[in-house]
Amino acid sequence: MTRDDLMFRDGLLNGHRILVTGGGTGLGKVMAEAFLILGAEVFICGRRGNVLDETAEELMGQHGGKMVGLACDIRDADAIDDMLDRIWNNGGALTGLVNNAAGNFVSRTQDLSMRGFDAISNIVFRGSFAVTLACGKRWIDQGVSASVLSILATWVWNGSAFTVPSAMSKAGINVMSQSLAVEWADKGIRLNCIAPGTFPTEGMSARLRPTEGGSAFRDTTDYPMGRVGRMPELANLAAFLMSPQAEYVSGQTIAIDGARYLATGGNFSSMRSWTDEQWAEARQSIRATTAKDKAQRTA
Ligand SMILES: CCCCCCCCCCC/C=C/C(=O)SCCNC(=O)CCNC(=O)[C@H](O)C(C)(C)COP(=O)(O)OP(=O)(O)OC[C@H]1O[C@@H](n2cnc3c(N)ncnc32)[C@H](O)[C@@H]1OP(=O)(O)O
Ligand SMILES: NC(=O)C1=CN([C@@H]2O[C@H](COP(=O)(O)OP(=O)(O)OC[C@H]3O[C@@H](n4cnc5c(N)ncnc54)[C@H](OP(=O)(O)O)[C@@H]3O)[C@@H](O)[C@H]2O)C=CC1
Repeated sequence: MTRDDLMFRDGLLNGHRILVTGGGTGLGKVMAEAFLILGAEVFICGRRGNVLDETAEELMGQHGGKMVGLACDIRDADAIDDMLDRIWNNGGALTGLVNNAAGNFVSRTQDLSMRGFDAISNIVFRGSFAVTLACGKRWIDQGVSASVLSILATWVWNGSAFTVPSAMSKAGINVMSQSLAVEWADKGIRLNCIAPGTFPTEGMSARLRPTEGGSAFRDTTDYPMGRVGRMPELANLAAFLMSPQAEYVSGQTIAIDGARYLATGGNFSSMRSWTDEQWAEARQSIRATTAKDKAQRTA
């Protein structure tokens, strides 16, 4: 991304300190980059320390500023507290949190074990709540105003066959955001959400279109705008919602999907025609991706 991709003035986020969970890759990386360009001090967390370090180095090399990678598994409440202690003790309070980290894979629901359900819900539902709660307690104790942005999916409105644990978890975070927007409004804490449509990333394609490799999302005939999302489009919306100029916006979930979910449902219902063999192949491919990523985890 370049400076020209962003619609905002220089220094929009000067003085802000923002944590992006899952900020080492994909959408999290692009939002972290936008916040850095706009002057924020940015913290990114994930379980693969090497991925975080590479991202922070790459983006500071391109844009200057300060980005810090912190290895942390958001399924672990103690690890979250340790991470927040490190942030708070080195420069003060966060002023923003982006709940972006997620796990997901396509599966027929009858093929899931409870461990499979937990693998996703413990990241998306429990993990996002845990980080929000840990930050919220500190902000309220210290009288700090802050903004929380959660990255959902359009299926919070219409569900999604074959990604049921993700759909349930994202819907839960949607309701968390609406609820806390009211409960914490007088504390100066805002909560909003973005529901992106398709923004192709390695992490998503490998788990949601596992058998198509690089060709996933090349066919955009059923996309109303004839294309998928562009990363800077998401980054601009995130920067707007995180900026102090959006102070009166709270409790909202904004779709950015080129009107696709209104046209097609924006989910995986077309996989109803998959055969047992296709599901077996998908599962094998997803497991291989997870194994490769697991080998790099340091948290
Ligand atoms: C048709 C066109 C439609 C286009 C629509 C486009 C719209 C796009 C909208 C997208 C919205 C959301 C996207 C995303 O969230 S993308 C994010 C993807 N990124 C990641 O997932 C990164 C992190 N992922 C992971 O950490 C792992 O993938 C995982 C989530 C699996 C967690 O890893 P963990 O190490 O905890 O998991 P284990 O390997 O130990 O497994 C735990 C149990 O889960 C079971 N499992 C694993 N894979 C499968 C599978 N494919 N099917 C069924 N079950 C699975 C595994 O067997 C374990 O259970 P058991 O011990 O009981 O066997
Ligand atoms: N790409 C798309 O089209 C869409 C994406 N989304 C949402 O956007 C967000 C980003 O997805 P995307 O960029 O595509 O996928 P990625 O796989 O690139 O991003 C997921 C990130 O979350 C991190 N993460 C996963 N589990 C944990 C954990 N337990 N603790 C800390 N970090 C964790 C991963 O790092 P690590 O494995 O190192 O921990 C990774 O950096 C997700 O919330 C996703 O649901 C929503 C709609 C569409």
